Amino acid sequence: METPAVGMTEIQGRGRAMVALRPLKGGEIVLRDSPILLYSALPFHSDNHHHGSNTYCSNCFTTITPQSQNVSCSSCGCRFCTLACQSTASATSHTPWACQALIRLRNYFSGHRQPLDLQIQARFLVSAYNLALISPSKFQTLLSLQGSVDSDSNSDSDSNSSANFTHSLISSVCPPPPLELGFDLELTRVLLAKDKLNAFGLMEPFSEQNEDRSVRSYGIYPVASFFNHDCLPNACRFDYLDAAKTSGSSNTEMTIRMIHDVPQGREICVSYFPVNLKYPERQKRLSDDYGFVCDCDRCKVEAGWSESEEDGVNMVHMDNEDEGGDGEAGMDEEIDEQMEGEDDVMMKEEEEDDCFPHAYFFLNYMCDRKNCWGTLAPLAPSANGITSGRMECNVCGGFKDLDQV
Ligand SMILES: C[S@@+](CC[C@H](N)C(=O)[O-])C[C@H]1O[C@@H](n2cnc3c(N)ncnc32)[C@H](O)[C@@H]1O
Repeated sequence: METPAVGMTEIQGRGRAMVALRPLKGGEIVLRDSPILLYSALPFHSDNHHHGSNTYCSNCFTTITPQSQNVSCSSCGCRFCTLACQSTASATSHTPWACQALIRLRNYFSGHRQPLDLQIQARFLVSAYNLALISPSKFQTLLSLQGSVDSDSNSDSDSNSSANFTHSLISSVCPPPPLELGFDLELTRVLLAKDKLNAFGLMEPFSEQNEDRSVRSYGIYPVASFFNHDCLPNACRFDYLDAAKTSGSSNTEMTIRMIHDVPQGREICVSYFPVNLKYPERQKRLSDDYGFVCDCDRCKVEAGWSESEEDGVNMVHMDNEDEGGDGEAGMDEEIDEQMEGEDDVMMKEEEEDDCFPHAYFFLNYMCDRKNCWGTLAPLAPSANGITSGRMECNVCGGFKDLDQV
């Protein structure tokens, strides 16, 4: 049997991490993971918020099209893509308690306007407490993910006050039935901390016209949650919520795919947000949302940059766009060898040219379609290791041949 591609380990200062258990090829799928819970990112009431006009299945979050079956819950009106999805939901994500909770929260929020993040927190808590009802073992998995509450610290008072608000709302409007682990403010705070560090945003369908694509749902993926962040990642995630459903595969499965080759033992990291963000914004998001200071190779280089240098690096990408992505393919082989080489080789390159890792990454792995900012990864190699030379974007879903990049 083939050695698994990745395994979990502990790395000092980074917690649990995923590392390559053997040399990995660009395009290799190193993980397929199914969510333990999914919840809608849409507000209970829709004015004042930018969201597309799409409707999504309340169970699997695929887009409901005019051709979809017209299936909705007779109590709350939630829509489903098929009768089969509704039937799955009634035993899992849409139990009678979850259905009643959503009705009561919708009534509450239509009379009391509250910010979107509080509405989404309430949706998450309904999903999480519903998970405790239907699958105590998956609920334990949720509790085993990173994220805790520091009871001595007052520094995160915003999180505390929103947890107090959503907990008392659920307690008064839709308390869950008795749970093995109980239902109290401490547990709510812990759950919200897990959600903050581990939820993946699953985006609305891509459109070049839409600069501000919103999240359609959030998902907790138990194994994908062990990937740490790097601002120049060597892997990226793909989701296919709108893919046609086939037997044996689920549209809610997430895959993590290698962007380029890496040697055995190397940590595999994804980026927690689009890679085009500038250094100050990346640092702020990582510190505010994930509680750490990033000192990856890219951040080390960019820490000393002036604003014009930051703008310059974005120009590398714009230049590529102007050229229609042509003309740089000759760099690939030479640089691939460098990327696979030892870290000290990389360091020498960086000393010679601070722009090296960025220029390389932006030219080869960033999608240049308008308003996309997705990451390109090669398609998975065939069983005998042959690569097709095609790259797929994890945001717009577009394809490019390597010699176009
Ligand atoms: C989704 S979890 C990743 C897995 C996590 N390390 C664990 O032990 O479960 C996100 C958390 O991992 C840690 N982390 C992720 N990337 C990191 C990095 N580049 N440096 C340090 N810590 C990181 C942070 O604590 C962050 O809040």
